[in-house]
Amino acid sequence: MKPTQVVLSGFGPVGQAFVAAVSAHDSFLEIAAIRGHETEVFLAPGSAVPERSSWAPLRPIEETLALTRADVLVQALPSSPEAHSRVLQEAIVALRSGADVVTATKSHVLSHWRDLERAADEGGSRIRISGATGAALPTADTARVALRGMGCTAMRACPNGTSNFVLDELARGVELSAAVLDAQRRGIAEADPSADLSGKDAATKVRLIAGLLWDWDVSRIAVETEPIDSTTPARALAVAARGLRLRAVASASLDQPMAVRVRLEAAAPPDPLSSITGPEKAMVFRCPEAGDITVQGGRSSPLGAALATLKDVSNLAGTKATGFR
Ligand SMILES: NC(=O)C1=CN([C@@H]2O[C@H](COP(=O)(O)OP(=O)(O)OC[C@H]3O[C@@H](n4cnc5c(N)ncnc54)[C@H](OP(=O)(O)O)[C@@H]3O)[C@@H](O)[C@H]2O)C=CC1
Ligand SMILES: N[C@@H](CC=O)C(=O)O
Repeated sequence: MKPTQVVLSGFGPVGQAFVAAVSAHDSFLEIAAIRGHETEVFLAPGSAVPERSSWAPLRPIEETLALTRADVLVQALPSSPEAHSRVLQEAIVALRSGADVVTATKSHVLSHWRDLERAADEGGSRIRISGATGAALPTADTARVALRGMGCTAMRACPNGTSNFVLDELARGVELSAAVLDAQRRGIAEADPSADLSGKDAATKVRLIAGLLWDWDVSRIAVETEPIDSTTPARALAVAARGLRLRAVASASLDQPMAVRVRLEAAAPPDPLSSITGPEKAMVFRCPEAGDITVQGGRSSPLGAALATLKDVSNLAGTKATGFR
């Protein structure tokens, strides 16, 4: 069988970790081209990534996909407004042309959920978003595959590693700015941590999971968030003094369709959200008939996102897809 040809768009920490993970774990994939902000490079099978100075100017995505005969476009571009139109356009073109899209970038999936779905229908292609929905925490696969037919009616989650880490640090008496800097230093928080702290990133992940689970139009979901701000340190200490943990809990329920809320809550055992520590994450799916199902753990980091992305690409490629695999 011919190796799966991958075009990687975005060569920051996640893109670079993806390239390293492919060479360490999966000889069945070939990264045929890498696209940066304004330049790109084509790679011969098995060759190392050349110096940036030797990369050529970026071609239109149609040409890069055609020249490489790409099976999959992997997106690891910024989730920022500046990159948004490129991220969206590249995904739509790839999907319409029949290439699958695996994305760690969140912005276009949030803004154009149904348009991406239509483009995939037109091209007979697929979209996978594990890297965008909690990195190494396998929430997307759980929602898309494992919970099918389980009658899940609601979810509660702490899917943002930064807020979990920062709230634990505040509960130990660390200052807010120091806790955020530490989260950035560890690669958990984004360079601009505002979405991590405002609750927006947690809401984003729950919106995407609600789209997979209940077919909600992700782009139209209403969001209400409570931020971690200067009033939070005193609250984290007071909650800790009662033996509880302050958590930024994102939730959605079929009882309140098309709405996602993020609230700071004091979590107590046996709530699984009370036992996660540091940058760990968790999502609890309420399944009245099957019993609640919790996924927990998984690192928020460029490597975690890269491994989740590689997992999606490998599953699409159907490597070793015989017998029980
Ligand atoms: N870091 C993490 O733990 C996680 C990150 N993510 C998501 O993964 C994605 C990639 O993140 P990360 O690896 O940190 O990389 P960045 O978001 O920093 O993106 C870097 C890449 O994007 C290119 N780039 C920068 N600005 C623009 C622009 N305005 N338009 C087009 N391209 C641009 C850069 O080009 P050049 O190479 O030429 O400089 C580089 O290749 C993000 O969307 C992030 O939200 C998801 C889960 C976890
Ligand atoms: N900053 C995010 C990482 C990517 O989604 C987090 O803290 O979980």
